[in-house]
Amino acid sequence: MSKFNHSVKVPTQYKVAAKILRTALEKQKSIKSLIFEEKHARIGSLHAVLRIYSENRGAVDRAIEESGLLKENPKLDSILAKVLVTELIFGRGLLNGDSRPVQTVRTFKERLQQAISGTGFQKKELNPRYVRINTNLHSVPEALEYLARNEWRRKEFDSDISYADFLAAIRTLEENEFMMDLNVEGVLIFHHKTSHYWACHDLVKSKMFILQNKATCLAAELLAPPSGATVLDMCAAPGMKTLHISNVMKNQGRIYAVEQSKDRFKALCDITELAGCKIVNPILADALTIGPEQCPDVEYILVDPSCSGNGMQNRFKVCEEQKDDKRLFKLAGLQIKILSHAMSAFPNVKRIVYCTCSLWKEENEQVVQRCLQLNPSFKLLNCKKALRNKWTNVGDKEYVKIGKNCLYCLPDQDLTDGIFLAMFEKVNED
Ligand SMILES: C[S@@+](CC[C@H](N)C(=O)[O-])C[C@H]1O[C@@H](n2cnc3c(N)ncnc32)[C@H](O)[C@@H]1O
Repeated sequence: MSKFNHSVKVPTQYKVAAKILRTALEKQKSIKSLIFEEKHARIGSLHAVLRIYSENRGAVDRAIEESGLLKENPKLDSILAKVLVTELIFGRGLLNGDSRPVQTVRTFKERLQQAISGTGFQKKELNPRYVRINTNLHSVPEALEYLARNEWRRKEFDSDISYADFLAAIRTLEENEFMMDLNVEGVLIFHHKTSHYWACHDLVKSKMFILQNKATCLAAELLAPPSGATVLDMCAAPGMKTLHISNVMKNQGRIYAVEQSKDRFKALCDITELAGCKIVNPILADALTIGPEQCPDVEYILVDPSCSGNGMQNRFKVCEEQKDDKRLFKLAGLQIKILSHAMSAFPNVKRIVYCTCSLWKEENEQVVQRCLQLNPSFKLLNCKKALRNKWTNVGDKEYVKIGKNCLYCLPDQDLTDGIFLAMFEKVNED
C-alpha cells in the first residue's frame, strides 16, 4: 500500500510558484510581471522562492539531476520539484504540509544536499538593500537619529577603510544593522532580508527615504553639480537620478528634466514633486529636439538613455539571456545620437555623465569611443579617481584611453546592480 495520502493537496503557494515558473520558462515571460498579475495573497513568499531559484538555478537543477529525484519519481512534476527543492535546500529549509510531492522531496533532502556539497557550490547571498536619504525632506543627521530611535544599530568603519574591507563588512551585516556607504553620501546599506520591510515603510512612501540601488547613485555623485548650477537630465523618467541630483545641489539651481514618454513623464512629475524638488523643470519632449533655446546655460548633463538593462538585478532570470545583436545595434545608435547631441548642442556644458544599466560593451565602451571620435572637444575623466580610488572595476582596457577611465558596477563583486558609467569634460578650446 502506498505510504502517501493522496488526498492531501499541495499548498497553494507552491502550486502558484510552479505555475509562474512554468509560464516564465515556456513563454520566456518576466517573472516579475507574472507575480504582479497573480492574485495570490502571499506575494512575499512567492517572490522569495522564485528570487532564490533565479539566483541559484544552476545548483537547483544540478541537485535535482544528480540526486535522481525525477528519475526515481517520474510522476513528480519537474517544475514543482524545482520550487520545492529551492525552498527546502536553498530557502526556508522546510516544506509545508504532507502532500505527496512535498513528502517525496523531503525524503530526498540528504541526497540533494550531498549532490550540492560535492560540487563545492555555495548558496548565493542576495545583494543588500540600499536606502537613500532624501535630503530635500530631512537631513542626514535627522535620518540617522530616526534610525537610532528605531533600534537600528550603525556598523561603523574607519574612514580610511579599503574598498575590499568595506565590501567584506557589508557581507557580514546583521539584520538589525546598517552601514553608511563609502562612495555616495546619504546612501544607507541594510541586510537584504530587510527589503520587504523597507518596501512597505511609510517614510519610503512619503519619499523621505528612497529605495535606490547604490550603483545608480554614482551618476549624480560623479556629475557633482554644485549648488546653484544648471543641469540637464536628458532621459529623466521616472526621476530617481533627477531627485538625487537635486539633493546633491541642495535643492538650489535648476534642473531641466526631459522625458519623451507621456506615461513616464507623469511619473517623473509626481515623484519629483512628492520628493520636494524645488528646482526641477520637467519637459515632455524628445531630448534630440532640445537645445539652448529651451534650456539655456546648461553646464552639467546626465545622459541615462534606454538600454538593454541586462545589469539590473531585480530582473528575475530563469534562463540565460541571449545577446540580441540587432537590438543592441539599434540601442547603441540611439545612445550615440543622444550623447553626441549633449556634447554638441550646449555651448556652456562643462561635464557630462553617461550611464547605462547594461554590461554589454556595445552600449558602453563602444558608445563612448564613437562619441569621442565625433566630438574631439571632449575628454574622459577618470571615474575611479573621482571615487578616491575606492573602487575596483573599470572598463575594458582594450579600449585604449577609454576602458581605464570608465567604471563598472558588477553585481557579484560590488554587491550592486550592474551599471556602466563614463564622465566627460569639455576641453578648454584655447
Ligand atoms: C534608463 S531610463 C532613465 C532612468 C532615469 N534616469 C532614472 O534614474 O530614474 C531611460 C528613459 O529615457 C527615456 N528616453 C529614451 N529616449 C529618449 C529621448 N530621445 N528623449 C527623451 N527621453 C528619452 C525613456 O522613455 C526612459 O524613460
